Amino acid sequence: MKITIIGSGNMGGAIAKGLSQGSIFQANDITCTAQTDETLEKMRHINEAFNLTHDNINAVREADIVVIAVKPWRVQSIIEEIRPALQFDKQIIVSIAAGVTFEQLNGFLTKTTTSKAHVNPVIFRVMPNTAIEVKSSMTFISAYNASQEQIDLLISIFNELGNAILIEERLMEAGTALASSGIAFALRYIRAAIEGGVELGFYPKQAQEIVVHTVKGAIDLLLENKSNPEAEIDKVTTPGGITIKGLNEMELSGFTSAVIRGLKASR
Ligand SMILES: NC(=O)C1=CN([C@@H]2O[C@H](COP(=O)(O)OP(=O)(O)OC[C@H]3O[C@@H](n4cnc5c(N)ncnc54)[C@H](OP(=O)(O)O)[C@@H]3O)[C@@H](O)[C@H]2O)C=CC1
Ligand SMILES: O=C(O)[C@@H]1CCC=N1
Repeated sequence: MKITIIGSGNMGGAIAKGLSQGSIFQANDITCTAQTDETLEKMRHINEAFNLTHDNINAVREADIVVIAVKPWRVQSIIEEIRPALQFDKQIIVSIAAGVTFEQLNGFLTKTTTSKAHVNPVIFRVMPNTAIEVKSSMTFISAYNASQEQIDLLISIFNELGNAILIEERLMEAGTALASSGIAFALRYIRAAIEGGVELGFYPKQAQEIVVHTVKGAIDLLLENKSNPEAEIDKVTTPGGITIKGLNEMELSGFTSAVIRGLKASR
């Protein structure tokens, strides 16, 4: 099976790298495109066996799966460029562009007078986060006009790059806020805690190690115990102790409400 990734930036590049280390594709099954030589050179350094080109049209001809990984405002022009070479009866089209809907994608893909106008394209929207670079992405998948076999294939591809779940398109914006932007929100908590650690007397490097391992411990507890965060918090908060004082002070400064407001603003 062959896959072409149009746009080898942060996300497209990381997807290609992760897939080349997985079990479904060999590196020479993966074609990556970019605008600049510099980006293709970056991909060559990751794996010499990748097929690398600036030619988007030729890149999609032999592909079973075409992943569009350019910025959202470039999706329409890329689709218009590659459309004459696409074969809707054989190929799966995947877009990772945030906020570009199936209605828009289908419109861009089918705005044509050629004979393939009567074949509906199989489209997936896939929403990863930057942890895809280390194969630890929380990834959402929505399907349009796809068979169960194609859905299972997409889930298995993105499960090799972390944890993938199928959602209805109506939840895509919420998922993007919670996980794709959400990784930045989690990192901002980590940065805040490191700054606090320095104020408490640790060197920045030490503070970072401490906070990263503390957050990892919290995640391991939730994953292994399958528990609610509040149940784990209850184990920490000694009555009249120091933890509840810290938590209440954070809430007084609007911690929970700041997180919820940030998530809602990100949609
Ligand atoms: N960053 C994130 O956290 C997330 C991003 N997304 C989505 O992923 C998509 C890509 O984002 P991201 O990877 O961050 O962006 P980048 O800017 O890092 O990557 C975009 C890539 O597209 C390439 N490109 C631009 N024009 C063309 C063209 N005409 N032909 C071929 N390649 C082209 C660029 O090439 P060059 O480098 O040579 O200029 C670049 O490598 C966006 O739509 C975004 O919404 C989704 C989830 C999370
Ligand atoms: O900020 C953005 O628009 C993109 C989509 C989700 C993460 N980054």
